[in-house]
Amino acid sequence: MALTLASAAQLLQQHHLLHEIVRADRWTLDAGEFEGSDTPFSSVTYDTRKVEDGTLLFCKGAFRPEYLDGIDARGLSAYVSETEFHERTAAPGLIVSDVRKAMSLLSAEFYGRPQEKLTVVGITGTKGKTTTAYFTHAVLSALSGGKAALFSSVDNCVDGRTYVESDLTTPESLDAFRMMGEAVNHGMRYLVMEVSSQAYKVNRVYGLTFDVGVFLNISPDHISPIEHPTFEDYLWCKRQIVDNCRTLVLGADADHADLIRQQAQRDRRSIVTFALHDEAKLTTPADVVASPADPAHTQYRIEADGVDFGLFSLAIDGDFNYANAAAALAIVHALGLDASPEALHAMEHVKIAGRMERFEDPSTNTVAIVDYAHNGISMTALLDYVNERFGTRHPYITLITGSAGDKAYDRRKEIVEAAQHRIGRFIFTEEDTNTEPTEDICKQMAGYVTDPQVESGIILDRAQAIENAAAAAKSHPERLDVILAIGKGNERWIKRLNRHTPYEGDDAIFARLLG
Ligand SMILES: CC(=O)N[C@H]1[C@@H](OP(=O)(O)OP(=O)(O)OC[C@H]2O[C@@H](n3ccc(=O)[nH]c3=O)[C@H](O)[C@@H]2O)O[C@H](CO)[C@@H](O)[C@@H]1O[C@H](C)C(=O)N[C@@H](C)C(=O)N[C@H](CCC(=O)O)C(=O)O
Ligand SMILES: Nc1ncnc2c1ncn2[C@@H]1O[C@H](COP(=O)(O)OP(=O)(O)OP(=O)(O)O)[C@@H](O)[C@H]1O
Ligand SMILES: N[C@H](CCC[C@H](N)C(=O)O)C(=O)O
Repeated sequence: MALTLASAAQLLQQHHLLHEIVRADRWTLDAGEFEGSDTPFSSVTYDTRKVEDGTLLFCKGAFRPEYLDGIDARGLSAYVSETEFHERTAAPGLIVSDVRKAMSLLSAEFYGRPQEKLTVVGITGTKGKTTTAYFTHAVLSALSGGKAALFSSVDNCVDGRTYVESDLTTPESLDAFRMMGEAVNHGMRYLVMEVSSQAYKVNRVYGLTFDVGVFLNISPDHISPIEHPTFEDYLWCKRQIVDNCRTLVLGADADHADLIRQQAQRDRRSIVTFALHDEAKLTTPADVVASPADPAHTQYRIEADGVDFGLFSLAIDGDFNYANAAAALAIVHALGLDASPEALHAMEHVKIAGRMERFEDPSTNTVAIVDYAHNGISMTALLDYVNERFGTRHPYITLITGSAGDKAYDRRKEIVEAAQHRIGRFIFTEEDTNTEPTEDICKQMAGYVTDPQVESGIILDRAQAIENAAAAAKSHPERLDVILAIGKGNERWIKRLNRHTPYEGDDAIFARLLG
């Protein structure tokens, strides 16, 4: 059914969100009082610059009243807001208690409730969301003949073929439902999407029930004035996925797994667990388990409820990626799909730009890895991998790192603490330092270094930091050098003063230096 002023008001009333409808000095609960209340809106947007004849506008976030100047001449039909703006526009305003919840519900309606025509998988966790989403997408694509869409923090894909760089890990609700509609129009049957804690904090997935919701893991991150005030709030937001899914996939080793199980059992949700077993951790019981098939960990066997899925050898390095692979197979299992071995093994070919990308110069005994680790848990996982893969050759490890500005402040200390006893040298450099001076963040991180054995320096320019590390490695061909550049992946920009400014890219720099 098309979205009109009357149907929008009715839906908002059903969800107890509507305060009143306001135009000029008329305040009412009856949309029928306004001419055209049964005329379908032609478009929806949260940006005044996109308003055209017949548009419904959502005024959210740091919205300013002056954005509405001249809007009537451009044909604004109605607006949804927590504040009324009758002095700025003659269009009726649906005044609500929470504009982001309203935007999610009304956008879904405007785009024809596309979520009901897709099988939707939502993945949350501190680490591994993107990788698990790509693995799951590969399997679902293989078993459906390419009918799987993907919303990830790297790319979005609505037609099974075309990948478009994304801005957010989880899109704004309006954008998410628009893209779901496009996916349906392209004949997609599945959607795999990442769900950040922010998505729940600011209601980007409000009203959306996932056929399978996935909780991978949790560790402190994203605690800052613009994200979450506390770890408890961060975890609470992520836990919302448990209440908004039909079946839960849970990392059996996740911190607070007991609490999450309690929550799922209270609501009688079925749970499928997964775990990575290795020499250090043999005992966590789980429905889907990945365990190394040989001492060098070149292959992992994945089993579910005693059924052998076979041996897997991933194209991306890192033992932790077998935990992500086990999660992907747990998702397929939770969906009740009978996937062929070829479909399951599709994830073996997945590579993700900027995740565990390796560059090597054998002539100078140098290995460089570009990765997206940028907090304690992922730093540890990355160094575990380096130790597992290269440890017997006693490499000299250089870590090129910075940390984001204005947010997730704990990361700065966590990265240093996770690395300092395990590497030879830190080079602190620019990351997405945003409005904070790069030098301040680098000095703060350098200040956390307490191990006298580790070298530590600051090279503000990120490209120069990489060039310096590569040159130092090349001057020591007698030893194995491993250079780790983290936190930027394959991004071709650095966020400075709230803007993306061009950057060559860690991977591109290593490719030119090491081949
Ligand atoms: C809290 C939140 O959800 N913030 C997002 C939100 O900001 P906002 O609503 O305040 O929007 P704004 O850009 O300040 O502007 C206010 C409104 O005025 C509108 N506007 C603006 C100018 C104009 O002329 N007319 C007009 O109507 C804008 O379109 C907007 O709707 O909407 C913007 C797009 O509309 C997003 O860019 C922004 O993300 C912020 C910057 C962001 O990056 N957030 C991070 C912390 C985030 O969400 N990260 C997570 C990842 C976490 C993880 O990996 O776990 C994510 O999901 O990506
Ligand atoms: N299961 C895991 N456990 C620990 N670390 C992981 C795991 N999976 C990936 N990582 C590390 O985290 C980095 C980011 O991985 P990925 O992009 O899949 O996670 P994400 O949850 O999407 O992260 P982000 O929130 O930063 O976008 C990887 O480059 C790797 O270093
Ligand atoms: N989705 C991720 C992106 C991190 C990118 C990193 N360079 C940073 O700025 O923290 C986050 O917000 O944690």
